[in-house]
Amino acid sequence: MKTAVIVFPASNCDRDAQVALREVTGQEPQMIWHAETELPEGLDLVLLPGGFAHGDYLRCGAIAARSKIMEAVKKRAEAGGPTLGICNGFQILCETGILPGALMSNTNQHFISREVTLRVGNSDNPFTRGYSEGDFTRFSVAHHDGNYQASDEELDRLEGEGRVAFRYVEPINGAARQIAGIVSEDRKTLGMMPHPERAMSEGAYGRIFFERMIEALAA
Ligand SMILES: NC(=O)CC[C@H](N)C(=O)O
Repeated sequence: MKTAVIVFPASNCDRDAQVALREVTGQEPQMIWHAETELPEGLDLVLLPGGFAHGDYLRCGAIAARSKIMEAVKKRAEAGGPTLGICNGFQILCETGILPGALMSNTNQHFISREVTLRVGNSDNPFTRGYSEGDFTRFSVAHHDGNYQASDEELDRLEGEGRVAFRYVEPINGAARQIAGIVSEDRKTLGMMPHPERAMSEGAYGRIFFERMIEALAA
């Protein structure tokens, strides 16, 4: 299993993602600096980690979305290459247009850092295939801009096409329809605000997510 983590200036969950992928795949992920122009051939997963890329200036993920490596990430994602964006990575995926919608400021205008309970919306994708729809899990969130918004038409489409991967069980940040994670139209890209890579001890919810995702991607 060949994986890569993209590193931006002020990414801060890149090491956690690296350790998570190393532990579940048994192979060293490649760490790729944002100024690179090409991705290695044959990657099974590209992970955009959490953090504050470029200091969250303009909007979270807006500058990172215009970095050189994102052209290659977008091309690969649009060709169906599995891609996972966590937190700031989700914001970058939306800013790049790989996923629809936008992550706005939390409605309470505070940084929210705590564990939340989530419900698996759909499992018709490699990221949540190991779950049944409606399953509960718990991950940490740590964000100021986790309030997912899209037009009513887009939200209806996401729900109608079974592309909501995770929902918060209670409102935490104002996200429309309590959406915490969505997949792309081809279901090969997942963007999610919660951080599974922060809970990787044996049997922890985050480790279960990574193990199931890698198993589905390897199948
Ligand atoms: N943990 C993160 O990735 C933070 C994301 C983003 N910078 C925010 O505060 O919303």
